[in-house]
Amino acid sequence: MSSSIAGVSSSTPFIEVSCKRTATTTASSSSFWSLPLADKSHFNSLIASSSGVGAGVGKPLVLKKSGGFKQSVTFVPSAIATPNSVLSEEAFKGLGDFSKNSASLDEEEDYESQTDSDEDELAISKLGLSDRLVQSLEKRGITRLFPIQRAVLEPALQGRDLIARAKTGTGKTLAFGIPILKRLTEDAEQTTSLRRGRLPKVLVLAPTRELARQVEKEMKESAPYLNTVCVYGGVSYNTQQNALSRGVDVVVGTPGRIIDLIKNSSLRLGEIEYLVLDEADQMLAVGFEEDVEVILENLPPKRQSMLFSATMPAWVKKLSRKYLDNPLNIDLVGDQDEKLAEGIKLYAISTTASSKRTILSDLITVYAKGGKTIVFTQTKRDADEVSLALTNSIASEALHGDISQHQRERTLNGFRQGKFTVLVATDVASRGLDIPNVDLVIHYELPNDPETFVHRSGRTGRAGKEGTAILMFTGSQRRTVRSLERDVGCKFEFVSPPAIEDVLESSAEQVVATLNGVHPESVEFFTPTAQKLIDEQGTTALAAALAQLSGFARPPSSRSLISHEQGWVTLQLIRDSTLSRGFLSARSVMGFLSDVYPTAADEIGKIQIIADDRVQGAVFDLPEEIAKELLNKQLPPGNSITKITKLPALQDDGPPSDNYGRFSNRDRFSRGGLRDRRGSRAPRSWGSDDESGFRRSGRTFRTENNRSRFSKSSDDDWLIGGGGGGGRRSSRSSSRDRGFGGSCFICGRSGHRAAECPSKDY
Ligand SMILES: Nc1ncnc2c1ncn2[C@@H]1O[C@H](COP(=O)(O)OP(=O)(O)OP(=O)(O)O)[C@@H](O)[C@H]1O
Repeated sequence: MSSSIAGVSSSTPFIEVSCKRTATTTASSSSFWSLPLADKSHFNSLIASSSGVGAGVGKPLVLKKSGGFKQSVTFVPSAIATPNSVLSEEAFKGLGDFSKNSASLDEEEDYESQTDSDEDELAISKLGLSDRLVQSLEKRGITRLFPIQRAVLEPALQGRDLIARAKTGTGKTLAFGIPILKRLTEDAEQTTSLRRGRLPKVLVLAPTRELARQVEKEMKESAPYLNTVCVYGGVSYNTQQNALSRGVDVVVGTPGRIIDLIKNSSLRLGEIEYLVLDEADQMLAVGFEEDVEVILENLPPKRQSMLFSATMPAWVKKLSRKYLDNPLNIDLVGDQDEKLAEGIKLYAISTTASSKRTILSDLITVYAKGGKTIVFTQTKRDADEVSLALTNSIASEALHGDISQHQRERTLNGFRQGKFTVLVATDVASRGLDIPNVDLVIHYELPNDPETFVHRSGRTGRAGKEGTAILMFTGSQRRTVRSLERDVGCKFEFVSPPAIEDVLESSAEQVVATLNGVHPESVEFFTPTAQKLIDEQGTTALAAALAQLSGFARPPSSRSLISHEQGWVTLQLIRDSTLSRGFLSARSVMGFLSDVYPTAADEIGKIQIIADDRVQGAVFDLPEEIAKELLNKQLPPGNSITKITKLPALQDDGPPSDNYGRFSNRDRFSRGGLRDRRGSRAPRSWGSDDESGFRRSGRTFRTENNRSRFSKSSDDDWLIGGGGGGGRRSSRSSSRDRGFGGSCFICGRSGHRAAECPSKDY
């Protein structure tokens, strides 16, 4: 299994280079990485090019630089370092950024040779890959290795078994793809023609159909001259069987269908040389552990195995002990606190069930700015309803397990091609899906666990790009949000729902952006009318056109800043603390309003107290008309009431909970305005919150094709591959039978879902 990269033989030992940098103008940083040590001259030239002093194996090399910049490098041959090295991502950040830091210190020249060698390390064209492999990779824009690819390349080429881990969107597929394709390409070049009926040399197992298809696509596009076949459930066997019988190099598939094909002898694994287990932990989560083991038992013992897994549950550890040979661990996440890929900006926003729908479309308008968005829901039904509700204003499609395989593929293709911009999906789409340029991910409901949060969020900010993820939570879930921050090592920026002015501005910008797409010939048709309008009305005509196109032909109704409900207005009461006794409470606000304008006290919505204890103040919601009346009332001296457009910091609200999405039915409340559960009118305590509820933990058994599947994911199984075709639906308890505690997405009222909404046809 040995192979080589340019100038480096497969038996090349590695040196681990630990580098500590300090500079007067930059913060200290340290990192280490492995470099191939082709021979002594390689080593010497490395030292020489660093133009430093005092180098030697195992000894620190201190590089003195002008301008107070100092660098110390320690060389350790890997043979005397740890046998199962764990590589740090820091190392690879260093490779790319090192020269930039140096440049900022005016030391470009000193570091030129260092930078050149870094570039060589990562340049695809310098790896000794065959020309056609380099060309097809370059055609796809892949010219330099990503860190995980750099880390995996050499040990993989040396034939080592390995277990690897890296953040979302960092290029794990090509981390195993490049070394495998390099070997296969070399083998193919040594034979005159690829034999018909040849057996596969590579088997890649993926937990979901979509992931399998994606991995196959990546492999196929990177080496189109090889034969790659994808096998998964939900579609006919014939095409897959025919493709296998023609002769194949790489098989990518989901375990269920692979087992079926092995059983009917369409797939023979006797010549497999490389096994890849992608998203191994997810195999467990979707109930494929038994199938995976059956497949591994069927493989030739002499093979190279690579396992990619975000987490290492006991089963994955057992698997690697049993089926991998002295694997090398490559962990680019390690103990880093931050588990999310860099470049993902995180926001959290407090909502209520009844205001979620409005807030969602506003968030998409303001934060995605016309780009692609994925909204994650907990249930298939919610995915349908949210998508249906959004369609009124934004082109959107749902993606979940009750949708046929062909439709799912059409939906994903349409989304990839930008035919619609919002995909509303259940959690199964959270793993592995690589859709280019997703600008925004919205967690419409809290994820079931921190891993799901990382994977959902990782659909944006891929391949080094930037992205935004927004978590919507209710007041009672605030503590869970804090736990999430700890578990994932991230920090949310807590934001208020977008102000209506921001929504209008973003809508107008998006409309303006679409104007460039209008065909010039169409423009010609409308020019005389436009000219006439401008002559008669000036800019008003254009503004009216923008308002119409933005969907705001009618002025937007006012919205509460607290609950974001339409038709409500948020007012602020400030009391001069020198003229009053004690602190403001919800009760005292009610009492005050009863004196000033009793109707306002009767109709008041939420009340919240301002957090700043130097201010005696509260904010509260009133229906628009009543708010207008109240603003005209005479107030006792020392008190002021104003309409606000931005919420001040408020005292923490709501009973805290520490549950992720699957438990959130515990904190379900029904919406009641001023009415309590018995229907009587009562002063509403601030912070009580609506909750859509309607979740499930979804632990279900299903039996199919004589195989049992155990799923503990949410109520979805659509992406789970398998041999059972369309018959994979489980006998799980149906969510439809349960009551609905949230509010309708069409009319906003509680007690029924959008599907049963009396106003749905309007
Ligand atoms: N060296 C590279 N240069 C440029 N783009 C790359 C490179 N390697 C991978 N990519 C692209 O980066 C994107 C993310 O890669 P990939 O899907 O393999 O990530 P991943 O780490 O498997 O993510 P996830 O954990 O979410 O499954 C893909 O579109 C891929 O084509």
